[in-house]
Amino acid sequence: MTIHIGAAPGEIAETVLMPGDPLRAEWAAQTFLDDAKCVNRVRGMLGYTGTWKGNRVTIQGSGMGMPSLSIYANELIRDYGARTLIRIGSCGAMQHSINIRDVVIAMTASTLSTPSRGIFKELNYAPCADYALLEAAVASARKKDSAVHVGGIYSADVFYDERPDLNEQMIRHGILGVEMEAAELYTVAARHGVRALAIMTVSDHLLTQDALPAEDRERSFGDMVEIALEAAFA
Ligand SMILES: O=P(O)(O)O[C@H]1O[C@H](CO)[C@@H](O)[C@H]1O
Ligand SMILES: O=c1cc[nH]c(=O)[nH]1
Repeated sequence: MTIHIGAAPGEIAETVLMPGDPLRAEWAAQTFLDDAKCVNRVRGMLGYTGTWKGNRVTIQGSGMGMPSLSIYANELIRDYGARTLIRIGSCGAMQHSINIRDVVIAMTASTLSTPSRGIFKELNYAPCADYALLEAAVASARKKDSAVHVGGIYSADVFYDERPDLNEQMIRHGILGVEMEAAELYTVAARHGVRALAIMTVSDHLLTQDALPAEDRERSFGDMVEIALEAAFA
């Protein structure tokens, strides 16, 4: 047990999928894993461990925002020995070429700051994906019906944005979408020498204002989960 994860030693797999939403963790575990067992309920941040095609997998909610994700990523890696962490999230699209329900795979994640910012001081560290995971995820995504986009994303600290000028600069510089966790996931994973990737399904569009309801964000992002599982065990 850790402060935030109630799983016993050995109950967390080396491969962990991390949605922000704990109910998406429950849905994905029940839909894609065999013999899924709930291994964490602390703070309602549900985590499940089961198998996918014979491979052990944990699906653990990260909560919203980088401070929350950072707690779970640190404890999963340092206390439970997780070696591959794949975010299965939602994001807002920032380009007209991207549509609702498309899949975005983050090669890099730009930020204003992350919980790791203090380490780097004046340095602007560039959080990036594990290349082998990225390559495997792209290969998997190309075989599916969902359109896939690969490139830079923006990991924001706020959902309700009081600085629209920042979004304008992100859009102008080709950033595909905005979410709130990937940059810290990539940074913590790099620090501990483990693999990380962030895959997001587009839930809303900053340019058209289209948006999916909460239930769809919880339960309808199956292609993304399959892409994550196939990439983890490629
Ligand atoms: O759907 P999840 O994975 O939580 O991801 C996105 O949704 C939340 C905001 O609504 C943030 O966590 C953001 O990153
Ligand atoms: O963080 C997020 C997630 C989805 N859509 C947004 O605009 N921001």
